[in-house]
Amino acid sequence: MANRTQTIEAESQSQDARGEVLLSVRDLTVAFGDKVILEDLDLDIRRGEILGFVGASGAGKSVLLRTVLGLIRKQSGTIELFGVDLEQASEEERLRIDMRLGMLFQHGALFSALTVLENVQVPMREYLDLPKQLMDELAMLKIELVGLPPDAARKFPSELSGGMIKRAALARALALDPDIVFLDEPTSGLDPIGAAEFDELVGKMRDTMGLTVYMVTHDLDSLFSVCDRVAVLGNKKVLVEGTIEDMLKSEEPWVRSYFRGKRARQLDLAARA
Ligand SMILES: Nc1ncnc2c1ncn2[C@@H]1O[C@H](COP(=O)(O)OP(=O)(O)OP(=O)(O)O)[C@@H](O)[C@H]1O
Repeated sequence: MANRTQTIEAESQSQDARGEVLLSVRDLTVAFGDKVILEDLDLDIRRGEILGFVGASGAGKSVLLRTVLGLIRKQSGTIELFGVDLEQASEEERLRIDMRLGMLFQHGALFSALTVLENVQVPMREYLDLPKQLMDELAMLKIELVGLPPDAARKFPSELSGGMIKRAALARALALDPDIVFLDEPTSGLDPIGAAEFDELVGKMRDTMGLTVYMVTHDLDSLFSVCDRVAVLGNKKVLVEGTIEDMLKSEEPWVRSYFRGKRARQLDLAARA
């Protein structure tokens, strides 16, 4: 009976945890000179969800991502990560927050002069002071976690396929066991099978590790197969957000043509089959 009660409590706690807002953006405005890119933008990400972020080319998806990561200065508004307003955070708080974020940049962006193992260890060297053997063991665990064979650890990026580079970059993003990973077009450049396998891997990490994922993507397959929620950027703000079903019902013109074009209809039919 005690076990049953504990299970119920654990379940309800995990449901609460799943609803917790990890990233909250309010009234965000970003401009370069007099060119306003984002204006009064609001966005939330909750623990354990995969949020797909889409929008026309040049709409500002990368600018938003880089602003959230503190790489671009905002004009106004607030960005809270794990309940801490980044503007108010002390240096120490900021460091602790940074350690809870993982990032996979567009095109993988591994260091070409470093092996996969050394690439995965870059965040560990930056933030932690660990003995070499422990770092090697931890990096090997991450390499295994993303489905790379152990011998990939000693290889250089130039010796890997596109899909393996993405996995290695994901292993590096996961090096410090982050709460949120930010993926910028993770499946671009992959063939459909490689892209589907990558999506499956990310979905598995959400399900097994409770990973929260912010994924900028143009890939309709990813949006249909793995994203729990979709946010659409347009007119300098989040135009529409919701499930893929909500996107399919939306009458907003860009959303309509993106999600109800011929390719999207085929994917929708396949998903329902
Ligand atoms: N450092 C910068 N200085 C000036 N303008 C910039 C800078 N970075 C981005 N921009 C401008 O901001 C706008 C949004 O760019 P961004 O790269 O965020 O678009 P995006 O939605 O990610 O596009 P894509 O889907 O093509 O990657 C563009 O007009 C771009 O020229």
